Amino acid sequence: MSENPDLTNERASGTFETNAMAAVIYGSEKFAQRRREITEAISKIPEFQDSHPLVFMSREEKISEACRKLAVLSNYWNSLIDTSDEEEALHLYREVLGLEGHPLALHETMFIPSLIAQASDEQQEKWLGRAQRREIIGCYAQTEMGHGTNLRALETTATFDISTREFILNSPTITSLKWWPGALGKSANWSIVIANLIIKEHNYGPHPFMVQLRDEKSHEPLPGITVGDIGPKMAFNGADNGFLGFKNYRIPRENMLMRHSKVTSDGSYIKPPHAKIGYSSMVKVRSRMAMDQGLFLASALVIAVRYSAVRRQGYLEDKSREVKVLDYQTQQHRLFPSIARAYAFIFCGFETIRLYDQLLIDVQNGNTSGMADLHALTSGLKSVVTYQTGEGIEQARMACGGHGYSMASYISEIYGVAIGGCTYEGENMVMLLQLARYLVKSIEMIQNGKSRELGPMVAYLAENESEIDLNLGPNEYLKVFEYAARNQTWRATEKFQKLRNSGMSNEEAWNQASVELTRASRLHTRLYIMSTFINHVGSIVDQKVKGVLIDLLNVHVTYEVMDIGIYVQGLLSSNQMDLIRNQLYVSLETIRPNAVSLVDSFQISDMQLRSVLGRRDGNVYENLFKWAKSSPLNKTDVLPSVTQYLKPMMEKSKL
Ligand SMILES: CCCCC/C=C\C/C=C\C/C=C\C/C=C\C/C=C\CCCCC(=O)SCCNC(=O)CCNC(=O)[C@H](O)C(C)(C)COP(=O)(O)OP(=O)(O)OC[C@H]1O[C@@H](n2cnc3c(N)ncnc32)[C@H](O)[C@@H]1OP(=O)(O)O
Ligand SMILES: Cc1cc2nc3c(=O)[nH]c(=O)nc-3n(C[C@H](O)[C@H](O)[C@H](O)COP(=O)(O)OP(=O)(O)OC[C@H]3O[C@@H](n4cnc5c(N)ncnc54)[C@H](O)[C@@H]3O)c2cc1C
Repeated sequence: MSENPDLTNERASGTFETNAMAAVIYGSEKFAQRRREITEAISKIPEFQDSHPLVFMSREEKISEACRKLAVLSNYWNSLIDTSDEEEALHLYREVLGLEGHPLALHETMFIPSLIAQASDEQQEKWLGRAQRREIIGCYAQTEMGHGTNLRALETTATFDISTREFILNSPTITSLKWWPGALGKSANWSIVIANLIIKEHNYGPHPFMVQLRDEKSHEPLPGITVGDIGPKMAFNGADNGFLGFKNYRIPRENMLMRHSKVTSDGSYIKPPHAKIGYSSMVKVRSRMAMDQGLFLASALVIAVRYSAVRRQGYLEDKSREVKVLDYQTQQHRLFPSIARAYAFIFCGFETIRLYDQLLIDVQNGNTSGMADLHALTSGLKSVVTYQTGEGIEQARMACGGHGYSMASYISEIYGVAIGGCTYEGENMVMLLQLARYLVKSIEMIQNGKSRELGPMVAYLAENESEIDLNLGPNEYLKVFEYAARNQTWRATEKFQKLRNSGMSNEEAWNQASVELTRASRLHTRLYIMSTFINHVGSIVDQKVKGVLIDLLNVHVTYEVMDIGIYVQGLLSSNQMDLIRNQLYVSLETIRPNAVSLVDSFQISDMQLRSVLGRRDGNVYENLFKWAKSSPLNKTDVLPSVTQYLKPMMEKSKL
């Protein structure tokens, strides 16, 4: 069937090449091209297609379908991608497995990265190759039923037995059961387990251990191990998140990951170069989350924008034909700022991935000085992008009206997966408060006359801007944001200090200032996102692409400043706010002809999108009917439930 003419016209009105934009989104022409080649190659392999729509499958069927595809994937892995390239691998996974989770997700995202960052050279020699060849499947078991956030309260113990040179793992209480780890339930046969290291009755706190869970031949749990699936979740139902308990389960001393902390055979403990070095796998995932969440948001927007260009409802001036709902200002206001955010998140993602890779090298060379900065940055970024992505996806769903609520749109699945990110890798409020610690310390440095020692990301806290030139360009908007973040950070810090100075304990003062502190963290992070977006656009060479991205940047800066209006009341007059509001409306109109091309540029395939509404060809209605007809409920005209219950009820009522 040919393309819906409404989408053809939209594509014709675009002022730039989508391939050129994809090269900017994905960091290089080479990688954008590789993505297309991988997608093309996969589309020719019938075994990679869903056996039937995932949304009609039970959880067991979803997991089985994911495993089937993983097995097929293992036959093609080396021929489809450069296996040393993480981004190619992730693209392949996204295309084939989609976003509902699968039994190798944690193996790739945390198990292997933990071995790389935490295992000694000898340990890597022993396990890394096996893991990379997928001879073993691993997971990352840290969270327990009773504690996820407060790692220092984890209860699982690894007690060193000097006589046998082994660690004895135990789960002393019901709340100490590991709870949540992806792939633990049924698939993984090994795990990185985070347990309290105990030597001669001294608790050295949580450390990582490499633990075999299941027999490599029979896949049965090993004696001393209780393991299983935790049941269905809001999303991620293609993954078997699990529980795990230990009863006097022994592992050799060499199974504690000893790149940084060490236990010698006589039971001596050697400290790591930085107390939080064991948290690096979490920082790794957090540093990827801006990119991953940007792509979740992008997926929902591809669906909503394409659908809005084929959905016609109501009239504007021309009463002879209903308008595309994308022409309504309210629809544009709902969707276009999110397009800008998706671009901004992806640009930030590239930056934090690069920073993590650099930090990994530095730490391997003994330099841990960058850890605090990256921890603070990724803690804030993870929290802001997951929250705003959730908001943006939900708006995209509503923008699709009734059909958005159907699983045919697939938006609810994207939403469920994306907002998991508000919780995993550190609950958002908790992570905002981690960044707040860093911001408060920065203010204290200024108060102590050490402004010159501030890092570049917080130097603005020491500046003093009270007037803004309203010939507003992106850099002036940045100044407005700096003003808001600086004011809020000072206010929150001063509140905390005042409470503390009044005699309150440090902890209680912190608690009572914490809402204000999280607000400071959000503003600081949004400032970082905006400045990364501005810098990125500044570096683009292709003039057509740059022009459109400047238009998109204008949507971003005006929308963001309107959104934080309450924090800039002391800086901007109501006239100035009106001016900005009008600039936002103008920028929505400016971006309108490029809306479809901007979302097409994400180059997310139909196979990955799984959305009837978001199809590239725009043939929504005929496929919606086809999709509904494929519902298992439509296999027969009369359901047994009707014959068994409703018919007798109706007959009885007739009497
Ligand atoms: C084939 C190739 C494929 C390749 C694929 C590779 C990679 C892909 C990667 C990612 C893909 C991403 C997404 C994919 C999509 C879906 C994935 C599906 C599921 C996701 C899995 C989720 C897994 C998990 O959730 S694992 C569990 C995570 N748990 C947490 O995050 C717990 C949160 N809690 C904490 O982190 C800590 O408890 C804490 C809140 C930080 C507090 O710690 P504590 O020790 O109590 O410290 P305290 O608050 O007292 O602070 C003291 C001091 O330390 C500083 N600090 C803390 N942490 C760090 C750190 N990490 N680094 C540096 N410094 C740190 C803190 O700031 C304090 O400093 P100061 O005293 O103020 O100066
Ligand atoms: C989809 C998914 C996949 C996961 N995968 C894994 C995995 O593979 N491996 C693994 O180990 N874990 C995994 N987890 C667990 C996850 O990391 C934790 O659930 C997460 O870190 C939050 O911890 P919690 O559940 O203890 O939340 P809680 O800390 O109990 O949060 C409850 C509430 O308390 C608040 N709160 C807690 N502490 C503070 C504080 N100090 N200050 C202010 N407020 C506070 C929080 O903000 C929140 O509102 C996964 C979770 C999900 C949802």
